[in-house]
Amino acid sequence: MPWFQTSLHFFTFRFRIHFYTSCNNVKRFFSYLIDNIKSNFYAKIILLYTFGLRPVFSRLNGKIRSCKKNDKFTIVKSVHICEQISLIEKCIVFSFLLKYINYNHIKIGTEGKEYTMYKDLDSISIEEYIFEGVILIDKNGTIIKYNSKAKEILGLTGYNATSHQAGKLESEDILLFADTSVGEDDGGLNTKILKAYGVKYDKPLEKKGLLYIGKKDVKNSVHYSVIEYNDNKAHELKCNMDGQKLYCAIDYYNKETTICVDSKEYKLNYILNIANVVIIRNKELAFYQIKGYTARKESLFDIMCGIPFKKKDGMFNLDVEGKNIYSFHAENSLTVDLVNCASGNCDGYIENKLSNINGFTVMASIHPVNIGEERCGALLTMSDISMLEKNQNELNAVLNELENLKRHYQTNDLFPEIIGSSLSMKEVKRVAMKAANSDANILILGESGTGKSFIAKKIHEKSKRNKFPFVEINCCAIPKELLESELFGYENGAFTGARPDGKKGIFEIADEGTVFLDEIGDMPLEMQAKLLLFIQKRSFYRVGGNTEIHVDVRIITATNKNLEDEIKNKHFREDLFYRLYILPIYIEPLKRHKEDISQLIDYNMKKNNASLDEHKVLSVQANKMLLSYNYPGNVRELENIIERAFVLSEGEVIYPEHLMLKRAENTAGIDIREKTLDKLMAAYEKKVILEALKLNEQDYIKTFEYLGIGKTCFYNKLKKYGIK
Ligand SMILES: Nc1ncnc2c1ncn2[C@@H]1O[C@H](COP(=O)(O)OP(=O)(O)OP(=O)(O)O)[C@@H](O)[C@H]1O
Repeated sequence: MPWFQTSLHFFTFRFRIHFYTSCNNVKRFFSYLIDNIKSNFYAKIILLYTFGLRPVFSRLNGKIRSCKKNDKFTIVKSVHICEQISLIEKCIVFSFLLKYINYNHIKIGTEGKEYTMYKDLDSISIEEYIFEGVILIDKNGTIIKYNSKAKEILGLTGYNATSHQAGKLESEDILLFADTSVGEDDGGLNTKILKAYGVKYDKPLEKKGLLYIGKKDVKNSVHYSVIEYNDNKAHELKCNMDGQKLYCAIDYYNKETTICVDSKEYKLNYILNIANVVIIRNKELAFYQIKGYTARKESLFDIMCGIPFKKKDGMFNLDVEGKNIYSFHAENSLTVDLVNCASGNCDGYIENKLSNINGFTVMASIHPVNIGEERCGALLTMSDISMLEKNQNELNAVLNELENLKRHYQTNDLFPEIIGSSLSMKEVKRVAMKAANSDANILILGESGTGKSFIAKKIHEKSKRNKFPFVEINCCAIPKELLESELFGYENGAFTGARPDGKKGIFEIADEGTVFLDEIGDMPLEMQAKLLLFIQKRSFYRVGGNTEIHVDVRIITATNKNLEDEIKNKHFREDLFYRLYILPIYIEPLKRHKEDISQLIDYNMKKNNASLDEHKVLSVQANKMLLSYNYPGNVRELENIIERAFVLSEGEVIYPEHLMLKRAENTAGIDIREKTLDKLMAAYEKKVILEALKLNEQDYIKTFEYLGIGKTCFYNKLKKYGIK
């Protein structure tokens, strides 16, 4: 390195070592040197001189003297290295000292010139003993020195146990990735390229997390999962492909991504964002993304665009010296400051600035380097603050948790009419309140009788649309042929039996209010297409009409079906799903939040007493039975049981027999040798339905009401058990 050997030793510059990150190591290093140099006066002078006598050893009053064996060294917070000594001189002094320690020999030229002849200057240089990252550039931005610590901090060096050959992504390859934030540290991945890989997601993907397993040209066997926001939780995606067990996961809390192919694990930790990528070809590893690839310019985006990737050996260490700083680091405020400082465009001394470089947060300082009066380069020093970040994240997670708890406590007051204070109901109330304050489409999910229609109504009542109508329609209860006219209305004489003066549909009736589409999972596919069109345009034509009608309604939908399964089975349009799924609310079955049963019992007792002007109470036994019952029909069933008990009980006390739970809990007649709980439960359920039908003289409406379950749920069960 001619620049180094010939000119740098004439430089004068200020150089600081920040002991707050590395003082223990430096202290150890100091005492090691002092102990080992024993009586060599000259070496000690050099040592003291190197580390700047004045600030560290002010008691010496600037006089150079031999160190006593038991000299104590006080490490101050920051130390000025003697201003008149160049970096090259420091390197050489250290090479000598280290040589002396290693070989018990020291040789130092009195003129300070001899150092040029020592060949291992590069292998032993001071910057390698500084526990900070150091990058030195010349005035053109060319990298002169880039120490190992800087490479380590910024991911330009590391050990990659899983090596791979050079290559390029082929159509039969399985691509797996865990991207913590789409568009960041992945080469600018975008919706367009992801679409080519089968990710059909019609909302912006930028900044969302994405787990993906698939092949470019086999789009229907793609598996992916979009993570809407960094929720500090762990997310995973699993599947089998080509006989291999594949697994991708992002753990936002621990800042870790994992990809597993059968039992082989590829893990990547990150600080800000990362995209962990693995490519499998013929069951063998073709590519594995190691850390720091922004700098290596080998991004997930490039790979997905078909740009070849390079071979990776076990140990990698990028050769950066002699290349421009911008070949490895993007232009950002820190790198621009460094380059400006090096070229003399600004004075440039910056100390301890929290900065970002290649997605890694560091504490950085910039020092100008001058030859005489002339600027000839700049030095960047940085400390790895990832531990600090980790602690900060942990602290944030705790604060988040506290915030959640606070929210949970507050939400009780937000919707007092929605009964339940379990964590799951509080979450429902919290999201419902958000929903009430926004105009986004809402999808309410939950089993029959959990309160989906009820919550929809409450959201409307709390929303700014509450002065306008709330119109509810059950997509399953209306015959297929009539659904369109129910939703959009019809014109005068549109079909036989139509009213001569035409009729408004619910979207028109609910203008400025809310439309609640219950059992949306049962909407016929052709109606789904029309609904999607309406959502996109917010306008429609009545059946038989040719005037476009514009309305302003908020749409709330609900279903007890698993819409993702319905999409897979092509019963539900995926594009419509994403339009409706803006703000999902999931209501748990009552058996999963049993702690709310007691409140619901009280609420229903009061409600019935008030409406019937009674003063009934539950007997201890009846209360006990209600508390331990499983409620397959959820809140609706609980409501029905109490209402029925009010009718059946003659006195003021409701006893167990008034609850009529016995029948439902009687398992007699089920053959226990049928093993598995699922089979036993199914047999039991079938028996209960048959008995209920008998009791209600085969009247379906009476039967599902009696059982306290919804109509759809009831018909599905009839179908499941082949009951005609
Ligand atoms: N948290 C609650 N607090 C008070 N009442 C509730 C609550 N949840 C449900 N209910 C009551 O339970 C009954 C059933 O609720 P709802 O009809 O909303 O259920 P659903 O989930 O829409 O059922 P389906 O899917 O069969 O249409 C309603 O009478 C409702 O008032």
